[in-house]
Amino acid sequence: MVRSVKLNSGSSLPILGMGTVALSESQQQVKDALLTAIQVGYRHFDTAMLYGTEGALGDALVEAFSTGLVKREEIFVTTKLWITDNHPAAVLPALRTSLCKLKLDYVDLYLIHWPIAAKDCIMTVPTKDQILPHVDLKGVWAELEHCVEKGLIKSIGVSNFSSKKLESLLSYAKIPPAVNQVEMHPCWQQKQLREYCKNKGIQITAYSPLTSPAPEAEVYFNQRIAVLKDPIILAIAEQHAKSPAQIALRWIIETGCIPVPKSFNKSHMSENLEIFDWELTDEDRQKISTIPQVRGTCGEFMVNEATGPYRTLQELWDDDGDSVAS
Ligand SMILES: NC(=O)C1=CN([C@@H]2O[C@H](COP(=O)(O)OP(=O)(O)OC[C@H]3O[C@@H](n4cnc5c(N)ncnc54)[C@H](OP(=O)(O)O)[C@@H]3O)[C@@H](O)[C@H]2O)C=CC1
Ligand SMILES: O=C[C@H](O)[C@@H](O)[C@@H](O)[C@H](O)C(=O)O
Repeated sequence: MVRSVKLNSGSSLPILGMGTVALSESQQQVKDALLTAIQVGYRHFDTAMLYGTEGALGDALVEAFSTGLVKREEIFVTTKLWITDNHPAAVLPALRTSLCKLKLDYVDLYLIHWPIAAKDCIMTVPTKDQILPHVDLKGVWAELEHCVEKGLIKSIGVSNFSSKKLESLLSYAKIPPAVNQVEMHPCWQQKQLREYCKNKGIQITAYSPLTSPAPEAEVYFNQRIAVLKDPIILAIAEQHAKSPAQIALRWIIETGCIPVPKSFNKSHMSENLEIFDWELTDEDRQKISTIPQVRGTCGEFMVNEATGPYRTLQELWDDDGDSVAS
């Protein structure tokens, strides 16, 4: 059983989750894989309207509940408000659509996917002309708080937010964000943001924890970054007789962050779960701290040089991180 941490909302979040970005798998394959994930022990699932996997996750959950494999209260489901719905009036309808696909009465965690609003890019990243110059995060957050009061969401949070954007959110939030989901792995360690979130009681969940190695992921992830091929990670893996994926995931857990690796392959799923009964050494951690830092999700899709709201990558990320984006 994967241990959980208590969020500032009072909910318990298992410290390893399952990602659900499906780059080549059919809905049936996703459903079957997610059912297998529940069977091998996953209890925390990360989806989003953008991924098109809420329906398959819902189907897997219906089957898992009806066969008695797990109960609703044993499962933690995260989904995300896409940028086309990042307006106060669109929050409740978007949440209801996600709940309908998930076949759930409530989600455990609902995240603002990106700190931008856009039009016409329902299931894709935006083109420059689709990015709207303003985003009403204050109004959106108030709507999310109403959805918590209505019992439709247990915890609310954000994704791809810098410490500066979190600081602004905290200035008006009645319910503070429980989670900030960001890219995080040994090649992009997020030291500054981790420190900030720890001080504010915000849990970081780590996306693309294996640096998204599938070639099809090149549409959103810089394929020159490869934690599974990093010489320092490979050497540590050999010393511990573990896989490079296990070293990367173990390192994330030891920082207090929660990785959500995606795998629809049963042996990878099990391998990724076997990270709880051994530790890295101080020497391993020191070596990992020397790995060159490069962002994989650059965020260039979310920047509009002419209109904003972020005219540069620096305005999007506010200089959080350990190196320049590449
Ligand atoms: N909030 C946001 O903006 C974002 C959130 N996310 C979330 O984070 C999740 C994880 O990130 P993602 O980008 O999918 O990439 P990951 O870093 O999780 O990598 C997934 C890839 O790694 C492979 N893999 C998994 N386990 C192993 C292993 N033990 N050994 C070798 N290969 C392995 C998988 O293949 P296989 O299936 O064959 O095992 C898959 O191709 C997403 O699915 C999504 O839920 C991701 C990006 C952005
Ligand atoms: O930078 C843009 C990326 O494509 C982005 O839209 C995705 O990485 C998305 O956030 C996700 O959750 O998978």
